[in-house]
Amino acid sequence: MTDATRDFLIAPSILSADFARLGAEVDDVLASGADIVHFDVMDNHYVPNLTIGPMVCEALRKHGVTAPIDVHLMVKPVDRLIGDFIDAGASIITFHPEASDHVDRSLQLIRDGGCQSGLVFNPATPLSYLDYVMDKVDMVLLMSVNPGFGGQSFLPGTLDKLSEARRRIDASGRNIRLEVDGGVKVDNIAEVARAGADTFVAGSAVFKGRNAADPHRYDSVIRDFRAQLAGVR
Ligand SMILES: O=C(CO)[C@H](O)[C@H](O)COP(=O)(O)O
Ligand SMILES: [Co+2]
Repeated sequence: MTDATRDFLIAPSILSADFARLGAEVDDVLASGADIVHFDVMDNHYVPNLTIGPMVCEALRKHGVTAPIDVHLMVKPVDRLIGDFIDAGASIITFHPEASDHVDRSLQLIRDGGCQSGLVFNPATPLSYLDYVMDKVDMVLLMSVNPGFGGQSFLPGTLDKLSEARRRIDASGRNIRLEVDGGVKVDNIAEVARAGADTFVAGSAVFKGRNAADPHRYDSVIRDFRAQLAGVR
């Protein structure tokens, strides 16, 4: 495995940000050391919650956000929204394979639009969905909670599944990111990294971790994440 594939990325989920001042929140979290912006899209159909769509992604780009935007689609069907998010400035688009009638086609749509593509696995979704599309994914995202809400507890069974996903990625010889989403905290991120993850979504842990001295900064929690990860390299 090359060093580049194991560079650790911190991806705050804006699900836990203050939506009334979203542009400023994204600026603040990036200025505090975050690498990418995790953008949770929920449709009250595939998951029992309703969040934000392509207009908000476009608004963040117009606001001046240049960091990668990692769009996590929790919607069914997926294909029409893929086009909308490509136009809105998404960088990475991931979707749940159960929500697409034609997984290969959905992945191709994302790639054709110039974005990086990925599949998301719920806790009970088998990794076998990867079997015939490994060459069409840039990211594998393992949910460590059932999707739909922030602030849930990390499901420990995810650790073995991460190791299995890491084996599959390494065997493919491709540069595919392994992202984990749900309940990632300072006290478990090292263990999650040791299991094979290289990209860490954290919503409540980041946005509830404002610096005590400056409520517009998140440096302290992001530094704590990196300190934990430094011990894993
Ligand atoms: O996709 C998600 C929920 O479906 C969110 O990205 C995730 O829950 C992040 O929030 P937290 O870190 O608070 O668990
Ligand atoms: Co997410």
